[in-house]
Amino acid sequence: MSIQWFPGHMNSARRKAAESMEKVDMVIEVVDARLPQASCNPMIEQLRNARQRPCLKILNKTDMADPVATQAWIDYYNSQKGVTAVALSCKKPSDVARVPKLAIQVAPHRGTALKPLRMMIMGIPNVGKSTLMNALLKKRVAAVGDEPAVTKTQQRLYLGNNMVLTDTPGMLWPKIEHPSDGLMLAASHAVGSNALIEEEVATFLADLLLQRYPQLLKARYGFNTEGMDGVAVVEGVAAKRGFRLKGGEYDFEKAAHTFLQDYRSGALGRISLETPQSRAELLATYQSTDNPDALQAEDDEEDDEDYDWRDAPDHRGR
Ligand SMILES: Nc1nc2c(ncn2[C@@H]2O[C@H](COP(=O)(O)OP(=O)(O)OP(=O)(O)O)[C@@H](O)[C@H]2O)c(=O)[nH]1
Repeated sequence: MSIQWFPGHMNSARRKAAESMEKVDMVIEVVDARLPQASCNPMIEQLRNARQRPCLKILNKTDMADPVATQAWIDYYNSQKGVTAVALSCKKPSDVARVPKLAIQVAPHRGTALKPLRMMIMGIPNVGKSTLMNALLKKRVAAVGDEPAVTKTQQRLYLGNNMVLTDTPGMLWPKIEHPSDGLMLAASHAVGSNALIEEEVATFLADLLLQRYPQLLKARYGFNTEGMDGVAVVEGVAAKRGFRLKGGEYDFEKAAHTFLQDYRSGALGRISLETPQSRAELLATYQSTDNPDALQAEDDEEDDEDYDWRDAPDHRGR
């Protein structure tokens, strides 16, 4: 199953962002520290590069990410031209207080009364743009919520110290190139989901955690993960929580939802879904034409019926 996820209002968001890019000096790109590259919108980089705008890349929600992986990502991004990367938790005022100084370092020729520093906050839905904006302005100007695409319009706000900020709605891009990116984004709640998808996403997440963080699964649910696969982990959650259907079999749907909630809330611990190394390995898999797995993934993508996120009944009833 491939993921179609480009709602109509994203087209107008892209157009507005392209227009605004002309009038700003730099971009503050917010990504999710747990999946920095999967949560990077390639369209933002294209728009930024077309206008040669430097970028302060904020790896947000660092409080929920694996610190070792986060440091590797910071080093990775800081080696890129025009990019300054920092890991923050936008929920922590002392972290956000660092942002204006960092922004001036990125565009040192601006920030005077005559030439105010014009910044644009960009990022995919639910990465914490509004949280950052509210914290920078020390008041609530943008709606915050753990739901993708809460912000629908652009806002321009004066930050003081000759700084102006434009907030943009979360922007997705038309096609996710790698299926695993779609699953990581769904796991972290950058896109909405329904029960059917949640089961697939939870199984994917469980497989990934088995490989990278089996000790955290054991600590949370108390079972030995040896010999388990992703399905067995979700079933294990159902068994532990007593989630059973009328006939007595495991309620996989409910367990999948609980498992994802545990990950999203941080209850499972500090987890990064990717590292620069795992990303390089993923790209190598897709680039290698002799790799039967990569070819199989492409075939699956072509054969499978598209699943349209816009039709997804939200499990939270919204
Ligand atoms: N743990 C943690 N949660 C955060 C952090 N920053 C934001 N959040 C949470 O992430 C969720 C999304 O935050 P928003 O600020 O609404 O995200 P957004 O990018 O503006 O979302 P859209 O409006 O959909 O584009 C909310 O539940 C926030 O409380 C952080 O640093 N750490």
